[in-house]
Amino acid sequence: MNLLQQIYQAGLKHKDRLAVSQSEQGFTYTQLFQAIHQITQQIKATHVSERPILVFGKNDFLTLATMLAVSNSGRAYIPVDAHTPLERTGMIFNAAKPSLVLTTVELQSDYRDVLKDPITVNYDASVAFDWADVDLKSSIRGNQSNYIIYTSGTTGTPKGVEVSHDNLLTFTNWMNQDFEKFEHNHFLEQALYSFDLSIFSIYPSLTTAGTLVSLSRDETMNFKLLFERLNRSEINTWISTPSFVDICLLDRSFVEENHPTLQQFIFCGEELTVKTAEKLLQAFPHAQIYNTYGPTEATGAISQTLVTQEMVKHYHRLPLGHAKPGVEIQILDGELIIIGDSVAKGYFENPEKTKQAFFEIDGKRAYHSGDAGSIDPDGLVHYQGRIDFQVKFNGFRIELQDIEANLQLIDQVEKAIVLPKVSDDHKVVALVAVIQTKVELPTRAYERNYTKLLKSELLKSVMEYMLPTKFVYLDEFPLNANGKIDRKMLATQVLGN
Ligand SMILES: Nc1ncnc2c1ncn2[C@@H]1O[C@H](COP(=O)(O)OP(=O)(O)OP(=O)(O)O)[C@@H](O)[C@H]1O
Repeated sequence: MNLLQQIYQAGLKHKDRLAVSQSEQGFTYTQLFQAIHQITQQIKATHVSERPILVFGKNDFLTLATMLAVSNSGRAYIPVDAHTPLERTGMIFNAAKPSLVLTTVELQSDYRDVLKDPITVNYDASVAFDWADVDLKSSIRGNQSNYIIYTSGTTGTPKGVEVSHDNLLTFTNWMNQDFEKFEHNHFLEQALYSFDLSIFSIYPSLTTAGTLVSLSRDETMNFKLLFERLNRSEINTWISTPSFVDICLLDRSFVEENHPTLQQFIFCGEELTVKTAEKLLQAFPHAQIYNTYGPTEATGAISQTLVTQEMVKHYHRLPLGHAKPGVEIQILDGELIIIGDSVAKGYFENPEKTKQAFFEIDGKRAYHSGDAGSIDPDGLVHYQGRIDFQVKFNGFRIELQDIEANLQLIDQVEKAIVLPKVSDDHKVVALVAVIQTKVELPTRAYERNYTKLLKSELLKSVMEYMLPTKFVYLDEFPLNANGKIDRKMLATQVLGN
């Protein structure tokens, strides 16, 4: 059975269960397939080519149904969030050259122009529907491309990671097998559909007739709305970036007593620090907390570990876990290489970039993760930061994330990011530590004292040449649309880059 057939079978058994629960409204599995059926017909009526279809919308029921209808029509979908800036939307459109653009939101004329007159999706819940009407014969399967996700990309044209149906199937099967199971699992859906963290919720939930508890952008951006929503929602499995749970942990009500159903946390997308894990274990002592690791190019995540009290006491940096079945991780020149059935097809219609990052080992697909790491003899994988976050400073090779990890171990530090200040001739001339503290620092004198303290604490764990040359204090770190700390924005804020 392919994924859509699995979702159909699961839904058929629980027709009246909510597939999606939004802030104001819920949608059952019957409504989901009613919508998929109607939108599939709408796509078929356009008689467009087999090229991918761009889906422009928000995280909601209709956008989800549209992505699944695209799968049902035998094409790959390209999810683009409706809040994407115009210029980037245009870049994605031009790079992807989709056969069709489907939108679930009202569009301003400049977006309509850039997206070349997209078609607005229609869904009418009052039209008669029978489950037997749904035709899944043309739905995506095997090595066909399921979706293309454009990564944020630091420079130049965005790259579209092309993920096959079977990449996604093996990921979904692993999620359904290797983590906690609940009779009727309610998954938090916080990540934008345009970010591959969203597949952690969508496919495991729908293939097991679970409910997606979908947060709107307003809810994720507004603390008050977020807590109102969390307090009135039943969630069993929490999926987010660590930065997002950090925000929730700021509220004292985010504890087990108030959220007794919340029994599993799964993190991916950025480093889960010991500090965050400790706080979460304290707030939810009976919950299972998983650290998972993987880039978009290897479909969601490819390793996991249960984070225990012993682990947070034992490690400075939490391990990434063991590779999932079907995947092997090797170290080549200090870099984590991901090999096996999770490795994506490549960058969509970009053979040059594909060749730089993807290759073969013993006939299996392999991917250069760009992450530095090591592997224990028993296969436990450890993370040592992004290779591109290594700098040369005063002749020494320095891992910025290594300094960050050590700063974060200091009691007084809430969060730390270390940025290199680069001169016009591309030399690193200073290391700037940006710190969020646990206490307020009302004057410069307080800051100076704090800096002294942090330096002496840091020197207990790092070499002198790794000591940041400047310390800057901020109340809050900016997050990007994917809910990760936004280093680029932080650099602009702090260094004026
Ligand atoms: N559990 C984890 N611990 C540490 N780092 C992680 C973990 N999970 C993911 N990462 C980091 O996130 C990267 C993958 O993120 P993603 O695929 O979203 O792309 P990105 O490089 O962050 O963003 P983009 O390519 O969109 O600019 C990994 O290569 C790794 O550096």
